[in-house]
Amino acid sequence: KGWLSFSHMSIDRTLFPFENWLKCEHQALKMRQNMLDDDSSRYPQGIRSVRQTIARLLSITRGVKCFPEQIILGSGTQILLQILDGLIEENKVFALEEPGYQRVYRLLETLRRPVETVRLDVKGISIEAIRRINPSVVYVTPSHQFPTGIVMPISRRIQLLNWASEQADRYIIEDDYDSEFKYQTDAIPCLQGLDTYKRVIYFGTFSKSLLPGLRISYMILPEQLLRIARTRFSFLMQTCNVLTQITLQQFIDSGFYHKHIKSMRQIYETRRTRLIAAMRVQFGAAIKIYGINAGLHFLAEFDTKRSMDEILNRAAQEKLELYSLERCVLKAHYFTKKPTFIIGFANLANGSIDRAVQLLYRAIYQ
Ligand SMILES: Cc1ncc(COP(=O)(O)O)c(/C=N/[C@@H](CCC(=O)O)COc2ccccc2)c1O
Repeated sequence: KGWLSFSHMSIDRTLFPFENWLKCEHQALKMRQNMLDDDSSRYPQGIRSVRQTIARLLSITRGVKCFPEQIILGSGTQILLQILDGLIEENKVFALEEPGYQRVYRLLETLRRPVETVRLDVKGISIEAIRRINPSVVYVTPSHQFPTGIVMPISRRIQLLNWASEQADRYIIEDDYDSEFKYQTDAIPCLQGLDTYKRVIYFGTFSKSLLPGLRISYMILPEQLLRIARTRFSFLMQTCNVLTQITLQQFIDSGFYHKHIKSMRQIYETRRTRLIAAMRVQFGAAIKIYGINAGLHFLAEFDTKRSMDEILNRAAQEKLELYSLERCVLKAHYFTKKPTFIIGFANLANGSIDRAVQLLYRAIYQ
């Protein structure tokens, strides 16, 4: 039997409309193959019509307010973060949420960027802690805090924007990753759309909504940073390949994107509800679940004598892919009192939910 997966890093590829994607790729190749005879130096920020489509999509789905000129495409969030790092003076301190996204933390360290981590409270990143640390740039995931799942309420968003407005060199990096899938709570407008001081740098990606392998991500710069980018990085070439760009545009403009997100939302909502019910039945009072309002994963904390490592080893023996919260501990010695795991359900078909929960029970209690 194959592995079952609670991974938050994979999606159920069987649900992707490859037929429609292929149609769009075919169209793109037929109608716009002249675009392919260029090494992307002509559109360093990405093809203009593609950025127009993305700007329109984001204004409808996320309340983003931007011109296509402010968008820079990149093959992954990390390459875009490297470019952004090059726009900010080197002595400026960046602050990340703790627990948080270790791939960004480690990238910034490699870039010799001074990085601090900031604790969370029930509403997300702590403003009091930000003021104590006094960084210039704060990296937040307000839609569905990674990995705790906290949805930052509007009050905290306003506080954060006010903090940024107090000084000229302050910025907020809003990583709106995982924003497509909301349950129960209605979508809260993103920081970028609420920002009247041009302090928010918006990051987004198609890794979760479409396929991680496409490697199409984007960042939206406020004008003052865009000007610096255009001079300092005028030599850089676009890193997303042209065929993927024009296929994506076709996929969005023909309505397939909207249709896909709608159907994935229903499928993921069903899986999430069934998984949570199955876990409550299996684990009862021994389990504490949080961060279920959005995204494709939640956290589960267990009352058990068994150690985290012992559980992870047993899960691997049971062929159950499982990740612990420890992978998101950046700097602080963030001791979760009890073993806590990131429970992803995007790659867990309905039929295997009960078995996956059973294997998890064995790994923790048998
Ligand atoms: C906070 C955050 N922001 C952005 C991204 C996306 O990066 P991009 O693909 O380069 O644009 C990730 C991906 N995080 C990845 C790893 C998390 C981890 O290491 O624990 C998980 O990514 C996926 C999850 C499900 C389906 C597809 C992808 C991010 O965790």
